[in-house]
Amino acid sequence: MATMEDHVARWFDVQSVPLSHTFPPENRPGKLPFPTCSAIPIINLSNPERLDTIQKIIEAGRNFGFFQVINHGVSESVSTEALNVLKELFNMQDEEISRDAHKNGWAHMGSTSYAIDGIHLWRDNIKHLCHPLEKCVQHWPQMPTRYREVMATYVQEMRRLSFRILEIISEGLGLEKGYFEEISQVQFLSGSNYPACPDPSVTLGVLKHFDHSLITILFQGNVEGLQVLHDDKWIGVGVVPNAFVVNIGTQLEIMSNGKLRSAEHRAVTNSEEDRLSIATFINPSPNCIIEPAKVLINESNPPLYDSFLYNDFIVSSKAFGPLTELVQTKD
Ligand SMILES: O=C(O)CCC(=O)C(=O)O
Ligand SMILES: [Fe+2]
Repeated sequence: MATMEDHVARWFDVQSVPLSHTFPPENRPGKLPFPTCSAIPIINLSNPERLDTIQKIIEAGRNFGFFQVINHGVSESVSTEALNVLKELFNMQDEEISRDAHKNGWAHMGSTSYAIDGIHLWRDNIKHLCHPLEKCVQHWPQMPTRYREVMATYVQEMRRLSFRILEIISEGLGLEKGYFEEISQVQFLSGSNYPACPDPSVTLGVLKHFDHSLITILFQGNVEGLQVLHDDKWIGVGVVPNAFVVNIGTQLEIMSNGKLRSAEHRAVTNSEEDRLSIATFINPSPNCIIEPAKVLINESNPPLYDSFLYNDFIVSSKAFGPLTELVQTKD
């Protein structure tokens, strides 16, 4: 058991939000809490009516860019253990984490990385590649000792679930079986810890952004904080026990020729409790040409997007900023 003497102050052990974490008014989330939205669809993946599931997922992708899945076949212990081991990791000292990150080549962003003009996000974050697992796992955190084993199980389950959902989407769009699988050989993980914050109205856990993936699956435990921009309003994604939040990435929006939409989202903090989340992204391979699927294009449905090489987009748009090499091109 840790005693008071063991306690070393961390960047978030403060009574008020320091200027270094106070966003300018235009970036602040403003008055909280936000209404959580019961409109974001909750989809039962064990529904025996497959056509019904397909229709609901396509509709959710078109209207919100977000949905939640339940009865997905991933055992609750897999995701809660993953959150637990992430919590253990972030309970370690910053220097210990950074040393390991530096040695093994994963990214650790804590109170030292800027979100905008010298202002920090209210979070600690880890990022690493996940596929192919045998090549990646040796670069993952060494501590906590069970991190590799627990996360390996988690990311494999997420990969399986991602492709299950992508298969449903591909069927719904009328694409050939396996359309997405062969072009999306990149998977990476982003784990975040958003400590309880003395004033959530001036901070953000994550700035508003699109995911430049095909699909993202997020586990947010039982603490809310994710918000989605819908009809120009921020809405909170409510906690549904043992559910995963799924969102359509910009690359899937393009491949679907706009039949599915990617939505901007962000994470806010709260003053009561720490929030942890794990996002896993399925990305196109860097050498993949991104364009609307040919079968969706005809005279009455012209392509709404130009084609491009995924890697060119990532490099020119700085989609992953300084992490580009880590999350996209290293194997
Ligand atoms: O933690 C969250 O709720 C959101 C994280 C997120 O959007 C991301 O990592 O891309
Ligand atoms: Fe995101």
